[in-house]
Amino acid sequence: MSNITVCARFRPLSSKERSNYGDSVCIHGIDNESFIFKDDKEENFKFGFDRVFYEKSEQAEVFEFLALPIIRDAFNGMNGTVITYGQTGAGKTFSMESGISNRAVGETQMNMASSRSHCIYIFTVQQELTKEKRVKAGKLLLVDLAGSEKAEKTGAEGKVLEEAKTINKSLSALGNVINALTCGSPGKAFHIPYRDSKLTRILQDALGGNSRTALLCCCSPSTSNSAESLSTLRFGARAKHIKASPHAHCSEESNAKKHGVYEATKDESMERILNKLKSENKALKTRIAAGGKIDAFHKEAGENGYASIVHKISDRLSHLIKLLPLLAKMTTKILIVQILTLCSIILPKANSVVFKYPAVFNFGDSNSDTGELAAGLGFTLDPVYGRTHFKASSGRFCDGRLIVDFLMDAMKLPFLNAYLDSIGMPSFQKGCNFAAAGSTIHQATPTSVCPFSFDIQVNQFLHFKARVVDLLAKGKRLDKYIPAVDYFSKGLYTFDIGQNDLAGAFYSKTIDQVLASIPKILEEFETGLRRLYDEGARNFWIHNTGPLGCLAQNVAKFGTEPSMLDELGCVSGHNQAAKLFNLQLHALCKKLQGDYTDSNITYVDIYTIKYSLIANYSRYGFDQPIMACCGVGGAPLNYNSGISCGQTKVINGTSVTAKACSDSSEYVNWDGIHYTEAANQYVSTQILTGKYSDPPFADKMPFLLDLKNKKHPTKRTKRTPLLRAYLDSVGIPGFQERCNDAAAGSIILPELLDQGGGNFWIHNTGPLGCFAHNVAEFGTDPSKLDERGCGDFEDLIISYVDLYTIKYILTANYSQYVEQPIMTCCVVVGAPLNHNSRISCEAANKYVSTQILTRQYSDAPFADKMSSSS
Ligand SMILES: Nc1ncnc2c1ncn2[C@@H]1O[C@H](COP(=O)(O)OP(=O)(O)OP(=O)(O)O)[C@@H](O)[C@H]1O
Repeated sequence: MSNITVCARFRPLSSKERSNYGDSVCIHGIDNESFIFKDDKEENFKFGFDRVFYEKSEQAEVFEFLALPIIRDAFNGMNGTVITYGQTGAGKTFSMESGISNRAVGETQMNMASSRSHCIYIFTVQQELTKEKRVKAGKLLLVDLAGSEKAEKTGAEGKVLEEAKTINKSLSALGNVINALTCGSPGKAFHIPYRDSKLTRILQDALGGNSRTALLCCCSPSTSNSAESLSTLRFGARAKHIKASPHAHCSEESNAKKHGVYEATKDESMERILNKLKSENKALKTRIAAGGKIDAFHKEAGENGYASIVHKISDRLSHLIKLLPLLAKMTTKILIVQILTLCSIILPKANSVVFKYPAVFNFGDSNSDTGELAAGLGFTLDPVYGRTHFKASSGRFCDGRLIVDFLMDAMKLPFLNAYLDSIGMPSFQKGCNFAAAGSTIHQATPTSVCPFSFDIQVNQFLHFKARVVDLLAKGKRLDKYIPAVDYFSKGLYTFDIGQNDLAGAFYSKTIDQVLASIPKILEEFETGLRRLYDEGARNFWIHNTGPLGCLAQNVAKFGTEPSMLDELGCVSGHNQAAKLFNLQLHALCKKLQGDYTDSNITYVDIYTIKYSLIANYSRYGFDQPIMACCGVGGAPLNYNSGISCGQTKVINGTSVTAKACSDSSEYVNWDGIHYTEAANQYVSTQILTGKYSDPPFADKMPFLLDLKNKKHPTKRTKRTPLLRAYLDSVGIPGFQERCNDAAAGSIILPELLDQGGGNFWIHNTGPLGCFAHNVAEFGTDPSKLDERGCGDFEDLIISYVDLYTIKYILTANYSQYVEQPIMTCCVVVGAPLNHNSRISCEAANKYVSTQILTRQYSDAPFADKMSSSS
């Protein structure tokens, strides 16, 4: 029998404690095992622990005394647990993350998911004793418990308060277990309430059974926290009396048994717990499916508080290798066979309906554009964009990954390729991204920044779907590149749009007008969503809009008066508009869910996540909440709307470049308008807790971020003989040598020259006045028509290939070539015009082409450079 090792650690006074309560401390050290504690009534208590670490203690000391023996024993097949415990802010994460886990397994991200630390790692470590031909395996749990918190003291409210409540509940269950373990009367059958919370179920081995356990009680030394510190120390003192009886685990190798060393444990309680959880959740799922007892479901999830007390750490196998030097003295071969993090075992099984989407179709603006889709309009992203993850510009308005990238990763799907960026035959098998930077929900107008407003994105989706269905029907072997037909009904449709509708409106409207415009914006959004539903979409994942007023761009333009700013330095009016928009968006989601009972419509509160990040940036490891990382001008905003990130401009004779800061992970904001990858990652982890969505639980999304170093996929295309339209490239484009830009709108010659374009063959414009369309529209007055019945349009450009002449001759002499000069072939109205299309039919095009190739209609200096062989 061996006792739990219990140590106490007092951190230094924080500067806040010093400034608010002075230097007075509640402890007086006696030696490195005992001290006197003075409570707020000046009463003295003497405490003794296995070791006391005072403020000057080094992390290495703590590690070597507390954790190293346990880690070594784990390799010898003995289960081991190291727990840090204490009030919020007492130094648990400091000790665990920068003192213990980093030395044991490498850098971790324990604090990624919440303001408070709360993580349990489970490692299974295995040592192969080559000579004796046996294997020893032990589980190692590193537990950074969430800190207890007095709500009235910290002023927690809303979600933080809810989180605190569930944490406190779990911790009180832990206290009850420890009480039962230490106060139960021996010899009498007594109940240990392990099953009162998931936390205690997981720690069952560590506390009462087969594990070597060390507990570090972390405390603030300040008299202002003496009540909390006393409670922590009392908890430690009680735990000290728990008896544990660890024993080594060996593998089931029969050889080992023969040697008499192997003693297989019957106590596989972890597996038992997991199996139990599995069956409980199966039952829960059945209950939900049967009777829609969603409330019971949420209650259970909430009570056990798993979403809030545990967070998955990404796969850190490589870091485990760092353990090897620690164990270098051991002559046996060490194998680390498995890392399990608690969340990955428990959470999905505990809470989720099976989460599986075959594909994602995304709609939005620059927050989720993965193809730099405003590029055709003059935006180009300097390679400073994308640098942290993609090493080069990635088409994303960010230094690295966007929220949509993290979500795709979490769903184990590849990053989304952009519909409009399909050159190179990217795969759309797992979905397609229709988001375009600068886009709005409101229908785009000629002056819009981006023409691909939400309605157009939906149109593009319809076109995409039709083309996919068409290609599949033709039996083309394109499975790798396009989705299967049923992906359209089974896939997830994600939306993050609306920010530009509001932000843009503030440039020309008063706040009241902006607020008044919201219902109309959402009406258009609703129309688009309903169109998608009609096309078979059933799973909708809708992000609300973030706190616009906190973007440096808006603070710079609209926050010039202090009265316009809120307590965080954000423009109040903008945030007010975002909140009202979100309120109405939420109502819309509810309404649609009511209408479409066969659908899942999830609303995600991005605003709250982002605002809380800006409010508590330092708690999440950021230094700058609003100032842009990439910009010019320096503090407080480092933003100048005239010089965007990556650009160089000459100002007053001096060349100025908007450069990126050296460490973008310290900044929430990347370029004044968009978030950094670090901030997007934080927001994504919060989304994936499921706490910010309605329906609130993450039964439609996975919890876990699986952050791989994925490269943006690009594949080379096969050569095809025909010109492909840029905008019609889904499926089998062939762009290596030619690309037909005609349909996308004209590209201006100087721009092409800038891009290194070589040979130009420019058609002038045909006689527009001969189009049935124009005659029908403008030629109602016979006096405006010429002798051939065409409108009199002058000022046509005489250019290298005189299509005008060719086409006019054709119209004049039509009977030699075709039957009808003006009336169209495709029947809509009947003679004399019969159509309103502007497109010539193939026979006429053929005639025009033969004429072009005679070169008679080209400018002499150029005609001889052209080949007619094509
Ligand atoms: N021994 C120490 N030496 C110096 N600074 C410390 C020490 N312990 C804690 N701190 C500092 O005190 C602050 C709070 O510590 P920490 O975040 O580890 O608390 P916590 O107990 O994990 O809180 P929570 O439960 O809220 O996550 C941090 O800024 C940390 O760097």
